[in-house]
This record gives sequence, structure tokens and C-alpha cells, in this order.
Amino acid sequence: MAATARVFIDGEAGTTGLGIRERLLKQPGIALKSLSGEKRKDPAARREIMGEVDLVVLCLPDAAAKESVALADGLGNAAPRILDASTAYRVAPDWVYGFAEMDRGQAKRIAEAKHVSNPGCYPTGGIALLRPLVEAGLVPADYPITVNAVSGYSGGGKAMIEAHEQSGGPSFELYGLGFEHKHVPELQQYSKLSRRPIFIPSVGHFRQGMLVSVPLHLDTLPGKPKAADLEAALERHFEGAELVKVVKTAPTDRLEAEPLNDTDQMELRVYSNAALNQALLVARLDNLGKGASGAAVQNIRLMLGLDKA
Ligand SMILES: NC(=O)C1=CN([C@@H]2O[C@H](COP(=O)(O)OP(=O)(O)OC[C@H]3O[C@@H](n4cnc5c(N)ncnc54)[C@H](OP(=O)(O)O)[C@@H]3O)[C@@H](O)[C@H]2O)C=CC1
Ligand SMILES: CC(=O)N[C@@H](CCC(=O)OP(=O)(O)O)C(=O)O
Repeated sequence: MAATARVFIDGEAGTTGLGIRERLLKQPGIALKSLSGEKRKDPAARREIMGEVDLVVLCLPDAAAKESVALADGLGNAAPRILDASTAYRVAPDWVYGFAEMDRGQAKRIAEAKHVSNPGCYPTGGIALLRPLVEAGLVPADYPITVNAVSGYSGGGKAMIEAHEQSGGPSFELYGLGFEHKHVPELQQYSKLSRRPIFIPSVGHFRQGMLVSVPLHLDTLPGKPKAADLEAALERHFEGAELVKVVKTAPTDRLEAEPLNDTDQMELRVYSNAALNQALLVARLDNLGKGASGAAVQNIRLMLGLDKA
């Protein structure tokens, strides 16, 4: 890789693109290339700039992201590497899933990949909570999992931000009530669940911040594990991870969605009542941080060799 790596963000004017741009401007070793306002949606101009960079970051709706991948890959030997923030390639077999802490080898796979997909915000929380427990045999792959989540309205991009900031937006609403939210495939696949989880997201009238929670009846799990066993498995899995921490809980806690805003951190918690055999796993993150732009910058640094895999 050249001393200064050249990066083009396709979709730089959007919510995720702007977040990535702001973070990359502070990073030595990266030179950002941009298209001016009237050219930013012009396929010929995008193709030309893609041929001049080492890495293209796609922050576009799915259909436009697919179009950009075709433009970039069409450059043959001059084709840049791609990090895609959309949902288009998250379970595609020839793409690497950009959740570096997902397992021990993932950062290296990201560092070496030609095509990396940045995870969805909700699956980042859900996979972090579930995959270590499934791998440890504490939660069976076919267990009937339910994931509930609440996000700030910036998760819905420019349109939802405008709706909330100009018209007041609803104070709180459930959605995904057809059980087919676009995040379910990646949530299921990378959590290693053989049974499709129920996933019900919601959005509140606050800009950013997210809670993802998974309720569990401990006495229905094999070996009837204690909450401490679940917590220990999460601690083992994320030992040494700078951006993912397991946090101790107290039954009197109240858990807000916003305290990690403007950070790239994610916190995992296990709440429980031993007498009732009930537990709740919760991930807290900034949907625009570890849930989007923060994870993207982590992947960009790995792909460009600026961080050790
Ligand atoms: N918001 C979030 O929390 C997260 C979003 N994502 C994903 O990132 C992607 C972008 O989302 P987000 O930033 O929220 O969306 P936004 O709507 O905020 O931004 C999308 C940007 O893409 C531009 N755009 C649309 N079509 C084209 C095109 N054909 N060519 C060039 N540019 C185009 C838009 O232009 P214009 O400004 O003219 O509308 C806009 O600037 C989506 O795939 C989303 O799923 C991923 C993780 C989290
Ligand atoms: C509140 C809200 O609308 N959130 C978005 C998800 C945002 C996100 O991070 O997902 P992607 O990375 O897949 O865009 C949604 O549910 O579609």
C-alpha cells in the first residue's frame, strides 16, 4: 500500500458518509478524494475516481451500492478494494463481514479482503450477544431467540432525520412488524442460529444511540446455565477487545440508549433474576458509531494496513 492511501467515499453527503468523512479527516496516512456536488451521482465521474483510489467506501442505498460495485469491479486490474455500508452484500458468500471482533480470525480476513461489508447497526449488537453463547454451547443454534431493539432516528438516514427534526416525528414506534426486517439474515447467519430469530426494532425521538436486547428463560437452556456463565462466556470472547466491553450489572440499573453517543464503543450486559431463572442480554452502542461509521473506519484501517489485524 502507498504511504498515503487514497480513499473515495461514494455517498459522502449522507449520514453514514459524513460520519466516515469526519473520522477519516483526522487520520494520518489517508487522503480523501471527493466529487463535487453536481458530479456525485454521475456514474462516469464515479467510475473515473474509483480508478484513482485504493479503497472505495459505499454509503448508498442498496441499489446504488450494487451499481457502484459493478462500476468498480468493471475496472479490472485497476479495481479498488470496496467497503460497503449498505445491506446489499452482508450475507454474500464472496464478501467478508466487517465485524472485526466477531471471532479471532475476522480482523485478518477483513485486512486481506477485496470486498468487505460493514455490519448493520442492530446485528452488531445482536451478534455480539448471541454468537459467543451459541459457540460456547450455552444457547442451542435452534433456540427460539427474540431480539428487541430501539434506535435513535438517525438510523433511518437523511429522510428520517428530517421527519423527526422538522415535524417532531413520533415519540416512539415499533416497526418491522412483518417479521422481515432487512437485518434478520445477517443477524441469524453470524449469530450461528439455525432457527430464524424474531426481530422487532423500534425507533424513538432521539437522534442517536441504540439498545439491543435478548430475553432468555435460563431454565429452558441446556444445563440450565446461570447468568454468570453467560457473562463469563461473553468476557472470554471479547477479552482484549478495545471497543467491546462486558459491563457488570445491578438490578436497580436503568439503562439509557445515549451514553455511548459519539464513541465507537459497544457495551454488553447480562441482567438476571436467579430465583425466577430469567435473564436479559443487552448491547448498547451508538448506531452511528460502532453501528456504522465507527465500524467502517475500523475496517478501513484494517484494510489499509494502518492497524494490525
Ligand atoms: N444511518 C445509519 O445508522 C446506518 C446506515 N447504513 C447504511 O448506509 C447506507 C447509507 O445510509 P445513510 O447514510 O443512513 O443514508 P442517507 O440517506 O443519509 O444518505 C445516502 C446518500 O446516498 C446518496 N445517493 C443516493 N443514491 C445515489 C446514487 N445513485 N449515486 C450517488 N449517491 C447517491 C444520497 O444523496 P442525496 O443527498 O442527494 O439524497 C445521500 O447523500 C445505507 O445503505 C444504509 O443502509 C449503515 C449503517 C447505519
Ligand atoms: C431507525 C432505522 O430506521 N434504522 C434502520 C437501520 C439502520 C442501520 O444501521 O442499518 P443498515 O446498516 O442496514 O442501514 C432500519 O431499521 O432500516
